[in-house]
Amino acid sequence: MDVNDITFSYDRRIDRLHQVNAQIQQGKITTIIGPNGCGKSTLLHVMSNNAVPRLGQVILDGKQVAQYKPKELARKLAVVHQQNEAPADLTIEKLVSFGRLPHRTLFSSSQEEDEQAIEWALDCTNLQSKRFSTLDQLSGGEQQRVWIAMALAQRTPILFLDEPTTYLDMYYQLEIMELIHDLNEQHQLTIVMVLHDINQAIRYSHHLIAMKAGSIVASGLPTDMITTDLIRDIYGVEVLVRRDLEAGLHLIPIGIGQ
Ligand SMILES: Nc1ncnc2c1ncn2[C@@H]1O[C@H](COP(=O)(O)OP(=O)(O)OP(=O)(O)O)[C@@H](O)[C@H]1O
Repeated sequence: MDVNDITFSYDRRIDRLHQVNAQIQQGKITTIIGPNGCGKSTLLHVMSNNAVPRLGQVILDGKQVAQYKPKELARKLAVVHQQNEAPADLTIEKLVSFGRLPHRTLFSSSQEEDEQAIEWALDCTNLQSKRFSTLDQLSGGEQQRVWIAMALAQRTPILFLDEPTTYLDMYYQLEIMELIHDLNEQHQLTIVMVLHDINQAIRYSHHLIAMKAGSIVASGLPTDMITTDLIRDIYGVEVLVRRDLEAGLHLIPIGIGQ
């Protein structure tokens, strides 16, 4: 996927993305980082054709995302949004089956393929034992896995995740990150996500995109890109950058800048 010179405004007055250029590498995990309000979710919206840019184009497999029919795009790219809502009385199996909607047409609906995709999504997310539960019977970590399962049932080669670990405790955060890692490594999914935890972004990403005030200020390999200067510039936070055998490259925040 190529993001070419994207400028975007919600209200035609203030641009929230300014000439953004990025390349999403197939089969890799790309993570967008940056402070609150810098445009990370907006960029995901534009990349998934949920929002139409004022200028520029997003190209997927040689075609502008804006030119795809909705179902056609939904067979290429699935999105797990930051906030999700669903009727509390639906079973997990039913919710996950909604991920199959883009594959259903008037003339062809392979029930076997649908069932296989739903089983695969439940297996990957370790939700088989919860398939007949309802959403309100699940913990926050399990609920997050349901949204990921719904997206996986779409059987797309590309998965977008907007802050997939928000509100989760340390255990469930790592569980989601390990799931994302496995989906990439075992099933070759191309992943684009937004994360606030820079140490998780460093550890689980092949490629980072750092944003500030609607622009990309740096991108590249985590080990090349993460410096005290970059973190001070985008977050206004002083950090120590450390590297050791067990933890690899990691940051220790020590205070906020003056
Ligand atoms: N629907 C909207 N209408 C108008 N302005 C919006 C809308 N959504 C976001 N914005 C504005 O666009 C800018 C970028 O918001 P965005 O949600 O993309 O930031 P973000 O980096 O994802 O933030 P966060 O880390 O807090 O989720 C912000 O100034 C925000 O107030």
